[in-house]
Amino acid sequence: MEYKNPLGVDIDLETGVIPGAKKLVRRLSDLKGYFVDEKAYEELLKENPVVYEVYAIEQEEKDGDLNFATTVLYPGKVGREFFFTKGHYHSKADRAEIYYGIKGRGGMLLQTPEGKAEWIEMKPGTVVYVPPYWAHRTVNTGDEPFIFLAVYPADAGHDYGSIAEKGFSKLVVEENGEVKLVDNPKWKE
Ligand SMILES: O=P(O)(O)OC[C@H]1O[C@H](O)[C@H](O)[C@@H](O)[C@@H]1O
Ligand SMILES: [Fe+2]
Repeated sequence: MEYKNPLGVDIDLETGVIPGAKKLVRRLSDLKGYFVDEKAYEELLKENPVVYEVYAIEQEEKDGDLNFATTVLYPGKVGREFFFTKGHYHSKADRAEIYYGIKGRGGMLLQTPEGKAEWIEMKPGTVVYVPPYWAHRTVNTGDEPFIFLAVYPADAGHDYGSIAEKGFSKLVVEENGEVKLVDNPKWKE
């Protein structure tokens, strides 16, 4: 039997950086079609800001093993919509996931394939359990980077397809200085 070596790493709780992790950067241009206000999107695209960064320690895609990653989701809005991660189902749809809030304010938007949505607020210390089959997207509703850790099965995979196409059934927007969930006009079952 070949055993893997255990690993301990210290997350920088101020920046979210995991030393030795693979870094992924998503700019606004990587999120084409994701925000409802296309005019506001095109306008902000001139600056093409970084929307989020992911620092991931990933294993081979085998069942039983675990990946983990931090995400640094920057503050900002496209029109009334707060910056968010793309959001995905798992390719192996029955795989669950755990998120843990480290810094900043935000929340997670989850939904079933039928479009039943749930919103869970997140702050430092919040643990969110993502059950099997639920799509999940994180949203920064604050004015500083929203940083969190996620732990997920190594064989879960990312299925972006249907979210990329029609999004979530709800949008997370700012209305009169408050965070509101409203119906997504682009959502069709
Ligand atoms: O993949 P996205 O929906 O863009 O979310 C960004 C990332 O968020 C977390 O870090 C998850 O653990 C990653 O699996 C995911 O890739
Ligand atoms: Fe996931």
